Amino acid sequence: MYDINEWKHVFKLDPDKEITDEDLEKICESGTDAIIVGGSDNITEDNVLNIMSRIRRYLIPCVLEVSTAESIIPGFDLYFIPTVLNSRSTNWIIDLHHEAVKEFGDIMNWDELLVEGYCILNPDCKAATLSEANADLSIDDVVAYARVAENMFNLPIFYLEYSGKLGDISVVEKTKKVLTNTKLFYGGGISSAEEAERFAQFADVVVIGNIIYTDLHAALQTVKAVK
Ligand SMILES: CC(C)=CCC/C(C)=C/CC/C(C)=C/CC/C(C)=C/CC/C(C)=C/CC/C(C)=C/CC/C(C)=C/COP(=O)(O)OP(=O)(O)O
Ligand SMILES: O=P(O)(O)OC[C@@H](O)CO
Ligand SMILES: [Mg+2]
Repeated sequence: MYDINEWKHVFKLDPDKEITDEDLEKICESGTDAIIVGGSDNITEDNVLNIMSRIRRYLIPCVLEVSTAESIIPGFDLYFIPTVLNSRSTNWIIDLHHEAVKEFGDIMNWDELLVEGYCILNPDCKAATLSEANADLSIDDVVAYARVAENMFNLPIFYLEYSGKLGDISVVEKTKKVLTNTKLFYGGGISSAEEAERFAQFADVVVIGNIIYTDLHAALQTVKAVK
């Protein structure tokens, strides 16, 4: 299923974290809609290639969420390109993208590429620090970013990112109300089936990350709670 419009649940695997073959098989055969490969620390060509080739044993759609231009490799079904809408620096909104397109422009298949409008709301997560995000936002600010993503930039994905911390469900609910075509991804701190179900009421797609590495059983339970 390579159409994100059909997705409800995805797992995000961090190339910098260890996962056994047995656990990876459970993740890939869990019934989730796709696997995103991504992280913010120590993402290299080697560790991306390693996890991609292991996921490739299964039929599941496999997406690279690009966090550094150096770790982009061929072989994924799709490439998600984050742009941090609430960054204080143009670097993470447009500059790195401009540089990467300058380098890869001639060999890019634009049909494989989807831009994610990130709004990072946990000020303490690595992605917030790295991308100099202004996470001190009101609900109205977040809703305005969502409207910019859909109505001005026509982005396929608006991503509410609370990485490492469970977010505010009312922000997700209000954000969903202003989006029609742009898909709302929610990620951050989901650690049980109940939480996954609650956030999936409003988010089009829930993203499950860290809990894979600390409580695989709970991570697997989130799939049937959402789908
Ligand atoms: C050869 C080939 C296959 C060519 C393909 C062409 C292609 C796909 C070209 C891409 C062109 C392009 C425009 C690239 C963009 C380049 C780039 C570096 C953009 C910047 C991305 C960005 C804004 C990164 C900032 C950090 C961020 C938002 C990362 C997203 C992932 C994320 C939030 C992970 C969570 O991190 P984690 O480590 O899990 O955090 P915790 O510790 O809190 O858990
Ligand atoms: O790791 P967690 O906190 O589940 O967050 C998932 C994802 O949004 C991280 O980019
Ligand atoms: Mg993580």
